[in-house]
Amino acid sequence: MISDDALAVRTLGPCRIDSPLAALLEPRRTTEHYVDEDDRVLLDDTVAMVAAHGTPVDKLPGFEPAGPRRKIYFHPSKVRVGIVTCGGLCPGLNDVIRGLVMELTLHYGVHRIAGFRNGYQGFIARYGRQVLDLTPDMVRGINEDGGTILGTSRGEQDPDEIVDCLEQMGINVLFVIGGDGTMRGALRIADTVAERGLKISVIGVPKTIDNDIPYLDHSFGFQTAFAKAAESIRTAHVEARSVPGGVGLVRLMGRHSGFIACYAALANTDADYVLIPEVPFPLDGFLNHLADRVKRRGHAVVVVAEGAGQEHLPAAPARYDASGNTMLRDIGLFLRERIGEHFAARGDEVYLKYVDPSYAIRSVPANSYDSVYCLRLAHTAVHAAMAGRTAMVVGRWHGRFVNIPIPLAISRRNTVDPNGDLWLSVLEATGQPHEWGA
Ligand SMILES: Nc1ncnc2c1ncn2[C@@H]1O[C@H](COP(=O)(O)OP(=O)(O)O)[C@@H](O)[C@H]1O
Ligand SMILES: O=P(O)(O)OC[C@H]1O[C@](O)(COP(=O)(O)O)[C@@H](O)[C@@H]1O
Ligand SMILES: [Mg+2]
Repeated sequence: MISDDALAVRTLGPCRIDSPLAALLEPRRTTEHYVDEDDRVLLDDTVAMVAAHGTPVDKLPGFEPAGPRRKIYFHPSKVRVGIVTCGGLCPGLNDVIRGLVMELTLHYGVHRIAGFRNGYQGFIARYGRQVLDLTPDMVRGINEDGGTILGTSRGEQDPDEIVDCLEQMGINVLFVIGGDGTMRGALRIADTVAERGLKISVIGVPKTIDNDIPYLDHSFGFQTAFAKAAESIRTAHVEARSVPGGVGLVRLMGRHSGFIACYAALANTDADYVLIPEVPFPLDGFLNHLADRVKRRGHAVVVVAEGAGQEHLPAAPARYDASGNTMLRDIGLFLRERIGEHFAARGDEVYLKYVDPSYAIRSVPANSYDSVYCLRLAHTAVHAAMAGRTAMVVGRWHGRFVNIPIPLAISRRNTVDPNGDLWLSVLEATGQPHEWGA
């Protein structure tokens, strides 16, 4: 059960300034397509889940709706904004930067926007990263390119040094675009700001191709990434079905969550097996099933997420990247080896085609759907910041834009539920067993 406290968004203080967007809001009070600022977006959306609370409707847990407020906290002409992108790349980073700059400038009249380079390193003097002045001219057309014009990095930086930099530059609002690690860092920045009694709003726009941040319908860039990954599955399928004993093996990103593998596999239903971290599989059971299938049908396609089946790899000391993320061993190469050996031991013919699109799925520009989503998240983030919200991320939950406290957004990881409907769809589309034989 999530408490009201956990859902409450922190604010810097009362909103006393008329918003330049106030006139747009009046007709929206009464339509079902807009959630008024005094309303809440319910956390739960089934009758059974709501009934389980056993509380009156107005006591049900809900998120603060996102969107412009009639009164805002910051005076636009006095505000100085910072923007930073951190962690691994993701389609749509440039769309978000562009959306933030355009909304701040054109709708709120904020003209001082600093782009910090290479993630949290951008705040630390010894790295010597130049700060960019972001203007509408600067961000024109950047959404047509993948990556981020600000650059990114992994590796922890001292929140005190970051806040020193924000203070020295007179930054009042910091937009942080990144994944779970980035949001942990953003929370430490917001906490340091509060300890020093400063009034700096820290607003996150959650980024992850892995779709592993909870309380979001899905993260931006995810759709572009899995669409790109689906092309690799199509490639593997065409190759595999063209030769006798063809096995297409596709390894996809997805460190702890198998969403990319599941959605890419469902996009064209060419996959016969989807292996994800959330659903363990016995190696021999899988290999036998695969060999039987290839014998029976002539070919097969296997999609494996990078975090799947790690327990089958030979034991080795754990390795971590600069941000402390576990560096996984390559399940794709391992399976390629083992499939070859297994078929050979059975005396079965096999032509294995290995496809690893790797970074190609995340370095591409956002597709149109993600571009729209990024733009709307950026608008939402600007509204929250101008209203003095802090230590929160923006997201879309059950189709509604909401403000989510960072502690909640990093409280757990979003994973594919082996008992949920997504995995059921994968089982239906692939025909792979839901329980493997020995
Ligand atoms: N627990 C943490 N506290 C503070 N900063 C963190 C923490 N975890 C990660 N970070 C910082 O956030 C940035 C991005 O984190 P990383 O895990 O690499 O990517 P992502 O944000 O995509 O998950 C890095 O600079 C990293 O050091
Ligand atoms: O090689 P890198 O840049 O460390 O990134 C690899 C990782 O980045 C991801 O694409 C996304 O991870 P983050 O969201 O933490 O950046 C993972 O699927 C993958 O394991
Ligand atoms: Mg991460």
